[in-house]
Amino acid sequence: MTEQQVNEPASGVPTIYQWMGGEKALNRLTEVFYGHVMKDPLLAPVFAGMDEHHPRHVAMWLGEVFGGPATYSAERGGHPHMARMHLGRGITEAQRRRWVDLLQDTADEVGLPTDPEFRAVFTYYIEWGTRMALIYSGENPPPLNAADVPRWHWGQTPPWQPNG
Ligand code: HEM
Repeated sequence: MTEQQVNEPASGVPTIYQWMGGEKALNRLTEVFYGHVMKDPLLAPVFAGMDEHHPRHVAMWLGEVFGGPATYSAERGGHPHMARMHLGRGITEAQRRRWVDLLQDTADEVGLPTDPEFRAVFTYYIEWGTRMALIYSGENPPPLNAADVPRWHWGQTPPWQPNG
């Protein structure tokens, strides 16, 4: 499946993945982000046993969510594997919020686009995704195979492009 076949409306509007800089930008985002996570007093204990490839795996996941290639589904076991990785971790609301704040700060730091449309849709997914991670990490998680990898679209806020 090519990038073009995934999540790109016929109008030629770029995918969120393309707009944010694709694989290179996502890898940079997660590399820098987990560097901060490992130094954060609230989050470091949660990630103490983190796989060294974790940043790349999360970049892969985010790429698929934002309309890039479905590599996470093909190579990492898709939604069931991602959800399983959060089981039993008992993530607290304070930890979730810190994860969100650090990721948003890192988005600025690595220079992700700052246009309102992109940041709105980015924040929409991150807010939802972290709340889902918390639910999976708690008591009575939903079934692991209840959903596929979600696919995020621009929704109400497609990117503004001159002459678009
Ligand atoms: C949008 C929100 C989130 C996304 C997209 C996400 C994504 C992922 C993915 C894809 C994995 C599995 C990586 C693999 O294939 O091995 C994973 C594992 C993990 N996640 Fe999340 N996650 C989110 C939120 C959180 C939050 C809020 C926490 C805790 C505060 C958390 C803690 C962890 C931990 C500890 C692991 C296991 C890491 C390892 O040992 O390698 N996640 N996450």
